[in-house]
Amino acid sequence: MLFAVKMDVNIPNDLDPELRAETIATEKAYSQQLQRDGEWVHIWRVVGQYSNLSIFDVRDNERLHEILWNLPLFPYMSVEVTPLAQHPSDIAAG
Ligand SMILES: O=C(O)CC1=CCC(=O)O1
Repeated sequence: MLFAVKMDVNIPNDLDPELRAETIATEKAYSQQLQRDGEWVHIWRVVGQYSNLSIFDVRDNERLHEILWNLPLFPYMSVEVTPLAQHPSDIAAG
């Protein structure tokens, strides 16, 4: 199942700088492992925003929820999930 997910990050300015750096590094490792596993298919920076637009390919809604819930930055994010279906005009879909 394919989903587009927009993540808007809002880390409080008063968060301890070491915790901030550690959380961002853990987030990167977590994301890159899921990319290697094939579940996090794309991640794009949204120009001019501390946001990303990502594509996930996961077995079901519960798996996507688990992935998002466990994001190290989840407490500092707002997340918008859009389920995707094939478009009839997509030439790649045949
Ligand atoms: O910087 C972001 O957009 C938040 C984020 C998600 C995965 C990652 O590595 O950073």
